[in-house]
Formats: sequence, C-alpha cells, structure tokens
Amino acid sequence: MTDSAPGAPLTPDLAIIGSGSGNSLITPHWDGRPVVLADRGVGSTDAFGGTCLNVGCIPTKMFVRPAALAHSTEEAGRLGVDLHLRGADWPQIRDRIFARVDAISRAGRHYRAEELDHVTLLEQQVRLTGPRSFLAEDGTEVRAEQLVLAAGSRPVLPEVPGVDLPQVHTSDSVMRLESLPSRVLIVGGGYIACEFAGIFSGLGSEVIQVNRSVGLMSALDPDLASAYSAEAEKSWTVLYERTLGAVVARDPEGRGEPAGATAQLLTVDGRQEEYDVDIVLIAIGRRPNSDLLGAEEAGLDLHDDGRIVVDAWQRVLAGGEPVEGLYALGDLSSAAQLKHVANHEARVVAHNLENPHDLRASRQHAVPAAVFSHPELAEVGLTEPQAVEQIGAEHVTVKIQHYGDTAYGWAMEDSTGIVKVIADRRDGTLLGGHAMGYQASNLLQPVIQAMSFGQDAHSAARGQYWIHPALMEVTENALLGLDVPPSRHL
Ligand SMILES: Cc1cc2nc3c(=O)[nH]c(=O)nc-3n(C[C@H](O)[C@H](O)[C@H](O)COP(=O)(O)OP(=O)(O)OC[C@H]3O[C@@H](n4cnc5c(N)ncnc54)[C@H](O)[C@@H]3O)c2cc1C
Ligand SMILES: NC(=O)c1ccc[n+]([C@@H]2O[C@H](COP(=O)([O-])OP(=O)(O)OC[C@H]3O[C@@H](n4cnc5c(N)ncnc54)[C@H](O)[C@@H]3O)[C@@H](O)[C@H]2O)c1
Repeated sequence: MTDSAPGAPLTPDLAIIGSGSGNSLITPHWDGRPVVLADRGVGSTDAFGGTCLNVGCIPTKMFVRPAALAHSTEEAGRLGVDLHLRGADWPQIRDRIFARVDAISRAGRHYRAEELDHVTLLEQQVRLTGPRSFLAEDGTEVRAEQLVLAAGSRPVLPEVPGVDLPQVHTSDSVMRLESLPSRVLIVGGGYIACEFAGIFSGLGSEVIQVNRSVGLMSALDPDLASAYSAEAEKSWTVLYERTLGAVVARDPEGRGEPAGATAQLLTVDGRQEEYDVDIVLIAIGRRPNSDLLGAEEAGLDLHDDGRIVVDAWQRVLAGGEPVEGLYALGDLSSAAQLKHVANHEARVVAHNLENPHDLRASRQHAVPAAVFSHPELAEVGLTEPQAVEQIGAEHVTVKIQHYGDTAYGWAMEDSTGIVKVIADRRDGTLLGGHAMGYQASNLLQPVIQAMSFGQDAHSAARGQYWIHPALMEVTENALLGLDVPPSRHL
C-alpha cells in the first residue's frame, strides 16, 4: 500500500485480521483502495492462509484418503478380493500433501504481499487499541474505516506436566511428523481425535484413544454416536473415563536421547495407568483467538467461551449495540467451528462491507457437519432428542435406513452404514438428518438441500428421480420411510 510518513498510522478503507476466510474479503470492490491484511501465521511454519488450508480441513482430508485406501482391505475381504496392505509410506504421503498445500499458501501470500499494490500484508500478531484500530508487535498502528475480525481459533492444551514436550502434538504439528508413529495416544473424543484415530489406524499405527466420558462424538444424535463408538472400538483401542495426568519423556536406550513418551492417565475411580507411546496427540477443543486480539479490553462483548458476540448481520456488539464498521466471522465468533460456515459468513460480510445500507444476515438454518473418520459421519439439523423436545414426541417421525438394505449396500456387503432422517409427521417438515458410513457426507446433501429450500419430506423423496442402483438410494429410502402426509405440491 502506498505512502504514509514513517511511523504514521496506516489508515486503510478496510482492514482484516486473519487470512483464513478473511482473505476472501478483498474483492475487486476494493481495487485501488487501501486495504490492510494482518496475519500472524498458523502451524509450525507460520503459514499464510489460515487453519483450513494449512493445518485443518484440507491436509487432514488428504491424509484421510490414503488411510481409507489402506482400510479398504477389510471391504475387499468381504467381497472375495484378496487385497494385502504392504504398508503406507508416510514421508511420501506427507510430502505429496504439503507440496500442494504449501505451494497454495505461498502463492496466496505472494499475491497479497507482492502483486496487489493497494494491499499491505502485515505478518504480525496484532492487538486492538479501539473499535477499528489495532497495533502490531512491530509498532505499526492501523486505523481503519471498516475492520473485520477473522482471527479464528487455536487448540486448547490441558494444564498437565509434560504437555510442552516435543512428543506431544496438536493438529497444528502432527501432520508434519518425520515418520509414521508406531503407537499414538490420542486425547479427546470429538472431531479431531476421531479423524486422526481413523488416519493413524488406517496407515498402520497402533492407536489408543482416551476420552473423559463414555462414548465418542457424544454431541451427535445418540443412535449415531453409539453406532460410531462401537465401530471405533473395533478398529482401535478406546479407553473411556480417563484423563491425561502427565506426559513423561522416555529414554528406552538409556543414552540420554529421549524417544517416545509415557502417558500417565487418571481413571475416574482414582487409579493411574501408564502407556508407552511414540507421540501423544491432544484434541480437546479449540478456543477462539479473542484473547490474542485483546477483544475484552477493547470493550467488545464476549460469550462465556470467548467467542466475540455478533448480530444476525455479523456486526460486532459492544455493550449490546453494534459497533459501526466492525464485523466478525468464522471460528472467532461462530458456535460452529466449520470452514463452510466461515466461508458463508465471509460472503455475507463481504456484501455488508460493500453495501452498508443493504445488510444481509447469515444463514443459521440447516448447518451441516461431517467427521471424516473411519467410518465417516455427517449430520444436519436436530438430533432426535432435540426434535422431541422441540415439537413433542407424538409429532416426531424417524426412519433409520441401513445401507445393507439397498442394492448398492448389497454390492458393498455393508452391515454398518445408516442414514437416519427426522421429520414433523404433521406436515413433513424435515428436522434433521444423520449418516454414518461410506460417503456419509455426500449422502446427506439431498436432506440439507431439502431443509435449506423448505422442501417437505414427501416432495424430497417422490418429487425427483433417484439414480438406480446408486448408493444415494439409502437416502431416498430413508425419506420414503418417514410417516408424513402426501405433499400438496406433487
Ligand atoms: C485439524 C482440523 C480439521 C478440520 N477439518 C474441517 C473439515 O473437514 N471441515 C470443516 O468444515 N472444518 C474443519 N475444520 C475447522 C476449520 O478449519 C475452521 O472452522 C476454519 O478454518 C476457520 O476459519 P477462520 O477464517 O475463522 O479462521 P482461521 O483460518 O484459523 O484464520 C484465522 C487467522 O487469524 C490469525 N490470527 C489469529 N489471531 C491473530 C492476531 N491477534 N493477529 C494477527 N493474526 C491473527 C491466525 O494466525 C490465522 O491465520 C478443521 C479444523 C482443524 C483444526
Ligand atoms: N470434519 C470437520 O468438520 C472438522 C474436523 C476437525 C475439527 N473440526 C472443528 O474443530 C473443532 C475442534 O475440534 P476438537 O476435536 O478439538 O473439539 P471437539 O469439541 O469436537 O471435541 C473435544 C473433545 O475433547 C473432550 N475434552 C474437552 N476438554 C477435555 C479435557 N480437559 N480433558 C479431556 N478431554 C476433554 C471433549 O469431551 C470432546 O470429546 C470441532 O468442534 C469442529 O468444529 C471440524
């Protein structure tokens, strides 16, 4: 960005803190107008472009795919194909993934830093000094006409001895390991823990997953959570009602060269257990980076979990009132820490920045999520207990369709996959969808679409062709199985 006196504050028309979904706010609308993008970088390489690209969705799913291939010997065996896994080449898998990811990150950084004259990239941690002003660690001061807070979240670490040892990882570092660990202890029972348990077990590591309570993915619909937990327990070791007490470096050769670690677990009945492993992966949640921004000190409203409070138009609130020209999006402010949510909110904020007298609200309905574990999980809308609570048990209709009862399920000889749909039996309004199994995230998309466009269950099931005998017939049959009235639209 051009010309201000040395030491003078930068005074852009737009400033953005966070280069994840925040990066997409620099639309052609801002061409020729000064913009500042501040980002401190993520992961062990301080990469540009935020969590999803560098240490989140994209590299994890690029590991999920080879792990799924490695797991496919199980299915092959059921189908009479004698497939043997000779091993997974971790360095090759890792390098293929990060060659692509790092190149995209570098290109994105270069474009912002070098190719756009009107954009100043501030590769610094910054802290708010007022509602639309902030200070970087190197003393650069920014006073913006409009400011967007898109500073994301970071992994939570437990306060236990040894958590800072090099053998202890979070999702920020674990994907760049030198070699495939033989034995991994994973702490947590949510998204990240379950995805990495699937990855490491698929690629050949011995996995021990440790969870505080009984059952994994406990926020899901109970039928899905229990079915998933049963599958996970078959594929790797799952220990319940235990927490991490400490991690101690191990020196098995006695040469003063620690290799691996001993994880000390505390059981609910007060016992201590020890597990010798190569690495410990901590995945017990992510906290919004509002503290790094100094949001509270700047007078912004915060939820109890540290998220910045925004209104329906993504405007940041202070004292319950929207602050003019100040927006937030993504993990920093959203209850759902999901990339498609951050991206949607970025599109809403981009519009609102450009059209301050014609504000758009972000969509809160039918927000889906998927967990790319082994097996895959997906959900949208209400769980069955939530539906019962909301409209009363007498009005709720539910259908669980097994993959194994459809033609493609026979082809797969599948005995575990399910799609569950929930509707209001009075008018066929779809309330929720839940899936577990091969391609679960794709199988749920027709339910997400119907819910998003207000299509009732009867119309969604009968108002279109479903390709025979595609796996999607599982979803068709789930919808057909709901006890709902015929649609007036057909
Ligand atoms: C392992 C993993 C797997 C995931 N998989 C999926 C998935 O499959 N699907 C899905 O939908 N979601 C997934 N997510 C969640 C998804 O990655 C996040 O919801 C999304 O990336 C959030 O985007 P954001 O723009 O809000 O924040 P980020 O992308 O985190 O961007 C925030 C940026 O702000 C910077 N920053 C923070 N504080 C400051 C400061 N004070 N000064 C300057 N810069 C600062 C950070 O360095 C960062 O670059 C996954 C997350 C993880 C960790
Ligand atoms: N596929 C996806 O969309 C995807 C993948 C990965 C991450 N994410 C996002 O990232 C977020 C963070 O993922 P996550 O797995 O870290 O969090 P999570 O909220 O999904 O799960 C956290 C787990 O840690 C446990 N836990 C919390 N505190 C603990 C403690 N002190 N000791 C032991 N266990 C504790 C919880 O009981 C829970 O099982 C997710 O909520 C999700 O929104 C999404």
